[in-house]
Amino acid sequence: MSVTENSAATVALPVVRPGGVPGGLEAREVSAWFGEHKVLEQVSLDMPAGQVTSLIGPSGCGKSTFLRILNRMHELIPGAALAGEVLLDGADVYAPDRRLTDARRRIGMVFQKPNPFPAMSVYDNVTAGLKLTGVRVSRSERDRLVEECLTKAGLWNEVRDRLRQPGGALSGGQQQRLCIARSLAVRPQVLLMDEPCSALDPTSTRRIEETIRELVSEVTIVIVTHNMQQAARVSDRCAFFLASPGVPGGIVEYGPTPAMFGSPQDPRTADYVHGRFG
Ligand SMILES: Nc1ncnc2c1ncn2[C@@H]1O[C@H](COP(=O)(O)OP(=O)(O)OP(=O)(O)O)[C@@H](O)[C@H]1O
Repeated sequence: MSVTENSAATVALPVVRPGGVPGGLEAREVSAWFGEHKVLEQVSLDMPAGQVTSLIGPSGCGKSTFLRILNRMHELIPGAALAGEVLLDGADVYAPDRRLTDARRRIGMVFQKPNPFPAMSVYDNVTAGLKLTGVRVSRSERDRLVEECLTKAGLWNEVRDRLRQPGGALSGGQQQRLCIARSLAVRPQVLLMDEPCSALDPTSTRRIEETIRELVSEVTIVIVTHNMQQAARVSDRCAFFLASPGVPGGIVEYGPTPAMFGSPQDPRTADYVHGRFG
């Protein structure tokens, strides 16, 4: 599939964060299979540090598969295979000497359906990832970390008096922000979000979108969304994926969000972002 780089935006976006803070992710010629079925063909994409990159496109074109490849979740699926490279600040995420848990700690994931541990307290939900990744912190540091992560996830004021209540007792939107706080506690450089608002009402969706914009100064974000208004609101850059019968998914066009919506170069991008298909 030929790929168009849309560079029509008038505003130049920074490629690295001010101060050179890390977190730049790059996919190089990534292909993916489920058994014999090839679902992605040589996808290359830069996801710059300190920006939100949206992956958009119709159902089944491989967006979630691509996202799972970025933090090595794809390899857990029986029969799944992949080719190509994923680089985090230039270092191969799939290098043989790199531990899987290290890749996951640096590149966190928030799923479509909020998945806190329902019987575990709000407090313990936030720190759950620390135990899983073997990070040890003192009790007082833990208290500070819980407050910091809940604040960053935009939830602290709502739960500061309910830290010992079960995570499952929160609303859907609060549960999703709790999951974001849990991801932040292991201090990832990148946060992947797979349709994080699709199970939420419009108010909770807005709140998560605000959280995304607040977080991006310190965590690179890659988000899959079907909601074009959401892609336009939250992302700095967009990549439009497409597959067709017998043809694996690939990127048709990518570029700064204003250009992708305002002056798409490929007619298929224009049709999709203007809601004419998908
Ligand atoms: N676990 C799996 N086993 C086999 N095939 C799969 C699996 N997961 C996804 N696929 C196939 O891979 C292709 C890409 O699916 P994927 O979920 O990545 O697309 P998507 O663009 O994220 O779709 P959606 O927007 O509906 O979530 C589809 O043809 C799908 O049927």
